[in-house]
Order: sequence, then structure tokens, then C-alpha cells
Amino acid sequence: MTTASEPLLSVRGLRVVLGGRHILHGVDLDVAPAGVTALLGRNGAGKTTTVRGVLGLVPRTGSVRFAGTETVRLATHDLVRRGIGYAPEDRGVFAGLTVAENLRLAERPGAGTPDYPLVHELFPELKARARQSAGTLSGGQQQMVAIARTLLNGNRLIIADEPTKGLAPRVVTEVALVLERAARAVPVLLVEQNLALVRRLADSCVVLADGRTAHRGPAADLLADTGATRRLLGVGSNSPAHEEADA
Ligand SMILES: Nc1ncnc2c1ncn2[C@@H]1O[C@H](COP(=O)(O)OP(=O)(O)OP(=O)(O)O)[C@@H](O)[C@H]1O
Repeated sequence: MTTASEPLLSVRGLRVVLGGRHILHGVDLDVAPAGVTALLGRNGAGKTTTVRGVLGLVPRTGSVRFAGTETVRLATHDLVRRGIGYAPEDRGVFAGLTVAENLRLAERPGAGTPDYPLVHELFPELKARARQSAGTLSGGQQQMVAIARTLLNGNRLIIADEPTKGLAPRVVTEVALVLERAARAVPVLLVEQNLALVRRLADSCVVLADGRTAHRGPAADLLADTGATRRLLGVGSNSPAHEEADA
């Protein structure tokens, strides 16, 4: 069990080798038991591989403690059963199915009654659009479906991998609202490049560079330090290109 001050997820010295190449050389990160923790880094820094390492989708070494238990040797299905929900970068929404069918497919046997009351409370729009084909939803609404699926099964942590990638600024604002609502219910590890979104949502952040943790701390401190964001992320924290979510 975790105590209130203990991280929900604590990763230390995470290493991953893929195709004979060392991709992660020692990633350290903590996710608090509430709010949003942002995972940042330039393209190719190792963010997605870190998420895949945490979920056991790639062979990894080091320590991955989740809810007080060492999980680095556990299989992915065991981690999922323990309450880690994942919203992948491409959202993984089935375009030919309705919203209700997409949600039904995410119900997990053995996870108790699917928490539709929570999903409908946070996202009433999904109830209203239950019979609509998911392929006809906007990018923001599809992201809502992807996040809602992670909330159905009583998960204790949601990992959202670049939920705003490729979305228009207006849709980024919609996704920010979706994540804000989800984070009221469950802590979120948010992989994100959009610093305006990080500014708006994240309490703390972890920055990766070349497969290592280069910075950890309160998100506000990093974003207030233009020199650090330039050095670590290659952008100024007030760069207009990264302010879309404030619109
Ligand atoms: N299966 C693989 N085999 C070999 N190299 C890989 C594999 N998967 C990823 N890589 C490499 O590992 C490095 C980190 O990739 P990763 O996708 O984790 O970075 P990222 O920070 O998520 O990047 P992006 O922001 O572009 O999505 C990259 O150089 C990538 O080319």
C-alpha cells in the first residue's frame, strides 16, 4: 500500500535495450498519487519507450514500483490488472464502432462493475453520443473516448501518451478539458510536448534527454526557467508555438 506522501509510481534506473541498441540508460521518475505528472523530452528522448517499459511491453531492468509493489518482473496483463490504464498516442479508437461499443470493449473481466457513472459524470457528452459512430467524432471527442476507457475499470493511474499530437489548437483546448476532468478522478502520467498544456495541467514534471532523466521537479519551476526549457526541450517556455492550449 502507499501512504499519502509516497509516489503512486516510482521508477528508478529503468533501462531498455531494443534491437541491440541501448534506448534507456537509467530513467528515474515519480508519479504523485494525485494530479498530473508530465513526462517531457525532445523527439527521440525516450518518452514512449519509458511508458512501454513501465507497462512491461518491452524487456526492461531497474525498478518500477507501483502502489508499493515492485512490478518490474510482472507481465503487462498483471500490471493492467493492478490498475494502470493506458491511452495510446493514436487513441486506439475503433472508428467503425459506436461510442458505446468502444466503451463496452474496454470493460475488463474481474475488475468489478464497469464505472459508467464516473465516465458519464465526467463526460456527459459520451452518454449523449453513445450511438454515434466513433469515426465521426472530432479528435477531441475521440480522445475523450480513449480516456473514458481507462476510467471504466477502477484504474489507479492513467498514462496518456501525447494526447494532443497532431491536433489543431482548438482541439488541444478540448483535450486539455478532458484531461483536467479525468485527473480529478485518477492521477495521470501525461507524455506531452505542448508546454502550454503542461503549464495548464501538470503539477510536476520529468524531462528525459538521450534516454536518461535530465530534470525532475515542479512543472511551474521548469516553465518559469526559459534557459532550462531551451536547454532541455529546445524551446522557450513562452514560445508561441507551445501556447495553443491557453487559447
Ligand atoms: N523497437 C525499436 N528498435 C530500435 N530503436 C527504437 C525502437 N523503438 C524506439 N527506438 C528508438 O529509441 C529512441 C527513443 O524513442 P521513443 O519513441 O521512446 O522517443 P520519444 O521521446 O517518445 O520520441 P517522440 O517524441 O518522437 O515520440 C529513438 O531514437 C527511437 O528511434
